[in-house]
Amino acid sequence: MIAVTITGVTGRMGRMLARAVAEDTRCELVGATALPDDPWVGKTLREVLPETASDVVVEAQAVDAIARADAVIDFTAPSATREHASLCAQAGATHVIGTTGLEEDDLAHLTACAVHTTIVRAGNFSLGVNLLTVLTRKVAAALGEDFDVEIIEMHHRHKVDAPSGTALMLGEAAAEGRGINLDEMRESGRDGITGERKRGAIGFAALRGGDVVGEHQAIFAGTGERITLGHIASDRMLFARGAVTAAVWGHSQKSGEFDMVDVLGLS
Ligand SMILES: NC(=O)C1=CN([C@@H]2O[C@H](COP(=O)(O)OP(=O)(O)OC[C@H]3O[C@@H](n4cnc5c(N)ncnc54)[C@H](OP(=O)(O)O)[C@@H]3O)[C@@H](O)[C@H]2O)C=CC1
Ligand SMILES: O=C(O)C1=N[C@H](C(=O)O)C[C@H](O)C1
Repeated sequence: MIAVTITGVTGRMGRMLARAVAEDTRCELVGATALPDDPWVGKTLREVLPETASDVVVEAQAVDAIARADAVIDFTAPSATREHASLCAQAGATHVIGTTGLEEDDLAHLTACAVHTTIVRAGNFSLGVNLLTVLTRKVAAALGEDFDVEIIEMHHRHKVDAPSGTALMLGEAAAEGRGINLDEMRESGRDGITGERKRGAIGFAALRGGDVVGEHQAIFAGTGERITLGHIASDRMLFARGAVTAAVWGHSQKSGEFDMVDVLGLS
């Protein structure tokens, strides 16, 4: 059984993760963190999330909560994830990262931390989306530039980053399939007189509204025909259970950076 700490336990995903760890016999919850001014700090999880039946006390000191963990599951925000990565590297704890919106320098920091510990990072921890990335890579490789690739995503009104981590995973998969660099061919947020579409571009469109958990499509638009690969998530527990599986898997690996395709053995 592995000891797990959840950072950002008060968040939409943090609450799901507390439930997912509590219901999984492969792990034991040993820590849960929140920001210092959060009303949950100092309370037991049992008080705020009765279904967890956990006497873990929510704390503001991530350093302590991470020091007693074999694995840390972190769905927070980029600046917090950077700090948690340093603490996981110091403690030798496996770091499972679901946080999206990470920039180049954040990713470089994670790579440096992964010299000391195991990092499993994914923009989406569901089986369906990770399978979709494998399919997207294959379809992009088979079709070539005569088919325009557009990635569409829709999420709830509270989401703060765009394109979503999943959309970027799909875009990367399409770019890999074509043997091109996504950063050089990416087109996001078209508006106004944009000019004609650049041949070979990979486009992104982000919709926000309501309580949508997460919907993605990879569209291959050719002349006279169009292929659409898609995924709809309707329950956040999907991501939470996937992240718990990643923590258990990551704990048995050597240091380095991995993703959910590695965990699921889909590569
Ligand atoms: N990879 C995947 O499968 C999935 C990834 N995500 C990603 O996970 C992230 C979180 O999403 P979601 O749960 O919806 O967002 P929320 O805003 O609901 O949750 C984030 C939580 O982290 C807390 N937090 C921020 N900084 C710290 C810190 N330093 N220490 C402790 N807690 C902190 C926030 O506190 P406060 O509210 O007080 O600021 C908040 O409670 C996003 O990046 C999202 O895109 C989401 C779903 C699936
Ligand atoms: O913020 C969310 O909610 C989600 N974020 C992830 C992303 O950015 O792709 C995964 C999921 O779609 C939900």
